[in-house]
Amino acid sequence: MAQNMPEDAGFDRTLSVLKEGYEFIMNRSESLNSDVFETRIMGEKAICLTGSEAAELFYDDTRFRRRDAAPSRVEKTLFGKGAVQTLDGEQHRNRKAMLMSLMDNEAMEEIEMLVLHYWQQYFEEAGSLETVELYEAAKVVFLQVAAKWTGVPLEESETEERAAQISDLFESPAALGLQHWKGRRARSEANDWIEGLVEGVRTGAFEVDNGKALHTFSWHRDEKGELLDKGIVAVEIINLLRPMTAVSVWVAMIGLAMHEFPEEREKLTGAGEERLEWFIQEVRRYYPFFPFAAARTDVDFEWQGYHFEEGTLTLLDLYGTNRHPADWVHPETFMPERFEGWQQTPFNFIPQGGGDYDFGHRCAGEFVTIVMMRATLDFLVNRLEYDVPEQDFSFEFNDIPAVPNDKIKINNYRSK
Ligand code: HEM
Repeated sequence: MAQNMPEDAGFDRTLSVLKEGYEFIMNRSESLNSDVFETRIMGEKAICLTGSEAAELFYDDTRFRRRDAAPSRVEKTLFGKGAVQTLDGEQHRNRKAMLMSLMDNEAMEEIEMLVLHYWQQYFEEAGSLETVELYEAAKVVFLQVAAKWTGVPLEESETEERAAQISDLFESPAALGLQHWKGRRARSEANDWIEGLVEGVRTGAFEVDNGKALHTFSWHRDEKGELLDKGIVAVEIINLLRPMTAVSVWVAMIGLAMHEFPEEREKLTGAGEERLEWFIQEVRRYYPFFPFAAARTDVDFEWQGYHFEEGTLTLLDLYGTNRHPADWVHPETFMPERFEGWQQTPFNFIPQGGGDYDFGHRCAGEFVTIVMMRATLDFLVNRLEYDVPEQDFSFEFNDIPAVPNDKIKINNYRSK
């Protein structure tokens, strides 16, 4: 006999999710003293999971599927319709292989070089008396990196406007009202922009190098041997442009961490790659970004004595898993050195999802993210001097993605 699953009893919790944001699952898992519990969200029963053991269950694709799991507001802004995030089985494997084929060492070297190049250019062009918001600057710099790397042409004059449009996609999915509609409009405009390029590549009107994502995706054949619909190619190209631009959120958190933990900042000057990487890994663990991953149970099954019914919406807590006491010593302390000699499993550190890159839904761009963050930290610590004026460094836990209120202002900068 299955036991009763711990229950967050009461009314629908959609408003609590909006109010508590990143801490919604953690708060309840603590009060119910359980890594699994049942609740109601958006009018339906939902199971919430946290911790590495539960993450291992969540990424078992014989038990969970992605079809019908993402809320439609997220599909209409963040992911785009028909994106790899929503696929299962053979179709997912084929699409994911297309994305992962880009992620080799050569690509990481190119991205690192582009990040340094565009940061340098950004500060050369900004007048030295101007106050710069690191978050906003990073959006512009990273869209330029992403466009260059994927083969998408981007005129200097349109960079800011396109960066704002692409940012609307990741700033809007959890939003209500106007911000959500801005996201929907941005999605349709961005899709049109890229679809036009795909058409150009296919008719020969626009030439792009054959190693670039725009070329690879335009000519990719699906599991049935057919070219992808141009709308799907656009969605997947935007699946590169959008999250690469969104790494700006973590740049803001790098700025916040350097401000909040000056003793850790001190250790970075002149430090090698390894220490820079511990710092950015701790930023990815300590600060929130993507709150939960969503799936649906694909079969009836039992786990740890609890019954899971087919078709149930299931949320995995990414933020809470990175702070779970079973896996992390002093999880509330910012401690980059914890990453020295650290034992990673596919499930214990999942700011960008867990499991397998090729066969599961783990983020295709995790290495890209690490390279972009490390190169940016290197630039900020070793190549630029600047002052950090007084400002509001706080952020809200129900603002998704969370960014410090003043977006990390810096001024009086000069190169080292
Ligand atoms: C900005 C920091 C990033 C965060 C916080 C992030 C987070 C995530 C998360 C949580 C998932 C879903 C995991 C799941 O459903 O189980 C995901 C999937 C994905 N990410 Fe990222 N990501 C980031 C950067 C990137 C970058 C830079 C790229 C591309 C270069 C990228 C491309 C993708 C793709 C294509 C997927 C879908 C994978 C699939 O469904 O198989 N992400 N990401």
